[in-house]
Amino acid sequence: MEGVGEEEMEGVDHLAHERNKSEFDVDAMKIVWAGSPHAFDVSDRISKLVASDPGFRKDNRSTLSRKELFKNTLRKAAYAWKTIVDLRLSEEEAAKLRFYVDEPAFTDLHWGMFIPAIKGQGTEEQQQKWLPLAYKMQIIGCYAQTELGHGSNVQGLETTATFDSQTDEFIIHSPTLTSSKWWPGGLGKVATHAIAYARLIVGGREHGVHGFIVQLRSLEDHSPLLGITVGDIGMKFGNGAYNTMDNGVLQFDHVRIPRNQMLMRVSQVTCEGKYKQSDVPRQLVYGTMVYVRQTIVADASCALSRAVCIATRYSAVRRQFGSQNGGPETQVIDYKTQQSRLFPLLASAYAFRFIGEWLKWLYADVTQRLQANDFSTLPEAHACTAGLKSLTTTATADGIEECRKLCGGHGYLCSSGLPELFAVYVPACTYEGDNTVLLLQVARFLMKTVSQLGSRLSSKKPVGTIAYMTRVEHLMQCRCGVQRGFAELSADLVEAAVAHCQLIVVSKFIEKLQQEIPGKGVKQQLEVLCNIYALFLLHKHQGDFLSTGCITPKHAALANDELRSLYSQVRPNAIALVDAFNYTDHYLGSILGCYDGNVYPKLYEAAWKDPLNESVVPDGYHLYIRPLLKQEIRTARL
Ligand SMILES: CCCCC/C=C\C/C=C\C/C=C\CCCCC(=O)SCCNC(=O)CCNC(=O)[C@H](O)C(C)(C)COP(=O)(O)OP(=O)(O)OC[C@H]1O[C@@H](n2cnc3c(N)ncnc32)[C@H](O)[C@@H]1OP(=O)(O)O
Ligand SMILES: Cc1cc2nc3c(=O)[nH]c(=O)nc-3n(C[C@H](O)[C@H](O)[C@H](O)COP(=O)(O)OP(=O)(O)OC[C@H]3O[C@@H](n4cnc5c(N)ncnc54)[C@H](O)[C@@H]3O)c2cc1C
Repeated sequence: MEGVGEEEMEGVDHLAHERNKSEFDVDAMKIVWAGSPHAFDVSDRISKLVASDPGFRKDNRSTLSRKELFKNTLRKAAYAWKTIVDLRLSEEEAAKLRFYVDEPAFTDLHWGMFIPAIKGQGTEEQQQKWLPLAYKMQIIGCYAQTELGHGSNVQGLETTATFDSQTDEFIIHSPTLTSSKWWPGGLGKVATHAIAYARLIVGGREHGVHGFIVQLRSLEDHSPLLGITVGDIGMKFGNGAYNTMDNGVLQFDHVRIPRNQMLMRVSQVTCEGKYKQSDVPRQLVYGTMVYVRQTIVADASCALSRAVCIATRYSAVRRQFGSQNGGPETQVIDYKTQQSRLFPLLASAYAFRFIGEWLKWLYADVTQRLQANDFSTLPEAHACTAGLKSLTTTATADGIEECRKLCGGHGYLCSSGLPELFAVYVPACTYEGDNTVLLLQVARFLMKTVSQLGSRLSSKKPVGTIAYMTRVEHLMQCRCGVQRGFAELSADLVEAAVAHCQLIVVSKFIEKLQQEIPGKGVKQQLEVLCNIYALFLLHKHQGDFLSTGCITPKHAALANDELRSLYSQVRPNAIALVDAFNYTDHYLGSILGCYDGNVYPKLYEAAWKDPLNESVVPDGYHLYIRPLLKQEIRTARL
């Protein structure tokens, strides 16, 4: 191309020199990141399928109005479903396809909550009736729990479900404005059915919150059924972002449903109007939330790794200052400050990947035990899913914002992919349980555990985590020893809860490294990342660790020295470590993070595609600017 230097030519891998530095087998690391050779194959194949299909284009989202954006999301969801059916994709492949389409949509809640709720809280008979309809998408469901007046406090929900023994029905009703269902994804414009959570009233007696399957819209013309008022709650944070989702508002006006539409695995109401509580913990009603929290932890590693991939590749491309005798300026990835901000996030992405794998195992284990009426690990499963959801989503949201800042001004462009990633991701700190409320649950679990086990919370941790374990025990002892109420100490107890969750992440990373990990240099790289994760947190919270006495100020200084050394070990492998995520440019949606590193020409080209550049003289010039310039000040027509 005329006047285009080698450094700007398309088709050249501008990061080849970085990739050649790698000291490990990247393909083997791709398998580790994916979880298995099979998982890698599915992920690789489906991500490329989506990336190569113009029907899944997403680079124009920021220029669409809310209605155009939403209609485009419906088109994509329908197109995705057609692709799944036409290609006869498996459930695993279909889930991957929805993941790589990468657009918050009603399908997230249909597949991510409506179906799991029926599977987890429905009887066999109810599953046999409703799941086939849901799997074929002949009904579209949402999870309607939160209300205008209550979200965290589930037992404070006001919607009522009153049993009418005359007609063998429940009457679902919204008695107050604050009992309006508010927030459920997919509810506003699409869902035909909801799992609605309501206070069960039988024979004038209340029995707490239960789930009910309620049809909202006609399957003929999609109009709301009698007694149903439903709509969207309006624009949310960011422009495109989560506005592809119709989070809705719903009011019931004495809506009648058959008795067999109360989810009855945990408790039942007989046709005679007798309430029966199975001999299972009532908290199983919360089971869907536990399931989603563990998926959200896995999703945190995906979101954080996307941001880290963008920031790492761009940090290797960007040069600023440091030119010697007219030579190239310094790559910003070589600055120790850039490394000290970026590499702990890279380590966290891998740490969250592995804790997500472990949590998936823990959830499967507790589910299997529940089927045998073994509830012994339910409290720990609740505490772990709640605490790790809180820890990983907070760290990921903060990490995505830090990655934006690591990219300087260009990180603030929509074409960097980072503003949208942040806007879509950040509600994860709130949905599925406000992160502070969830940490309070962990604190409560720790208080009970300490009172039952005495000081030692658990001896089942790898040796390398002694400092972390001692930190948690110290924090708990400082709090439990004080004769003041839980509420008074809750802010301190939340810190102990965070420390407990960090202990779990570090110990599971260490356990992961005790497994057989194939591939040249792969385990060594993971050991470096594990040490970075553990030492970074020790450095960040060194006050806690010093106060336990199990490390000294000299240890803290040595840990900091070791961190710098570890960053130097990561540096030559940084690009390869993010290549191992195996993200397509389509999925990353980022010019700064593009695989070939050819950033500047792409940035420049993208700018001219903005609608504002359709004319060289902007609309409004003649009406507003020209008079200004010509000092013909007159009242501008609105
Ligand atoms: C767009 C891309 C997204 C990608 C995400 C990827 C995948 C995920 C798929 C879909 C997600 C997509 C979009 C987001 C959807 C979000 C959907 C929602 O937000 S749904 C609504 C979520 N709402 C909540 O989480 C509410 C939080 N509140 C609660 O859970 C409870 O109110 C509570 C805080 C736990 C308090 O409950 P309660 O008052 O009933 O009980 P307590 O008195 O505190 O505790 C009593 C007892 O029970 C134990 N316990 C509490 N909860 C559980 C549980 N879940 N399981 C087991 N045990 C539980 C608790 O420990 C106490 O025990 P004890 O101390 O021994 O008495
Ligand atoms: C994008 C998005 C999607 C959602 N999708 C769904 C959905 O599909 N279905 C659904 O049912 N819901 C959904 N929700 C609702 C979500 O689950 C709730 O918003 C969430 O559970 C938080 O509850 P809340 O809004 O009542 O917050 P609140 O509890 O009102 O939180 C407000 C503040 O109060 C603090 N607080 C509350 N209680 C305590 C306490 N006991 N101690 C100390 N501090 C406390 C919190 O920490 C927070 O700082 C969604 C929300 C969002 C943002």
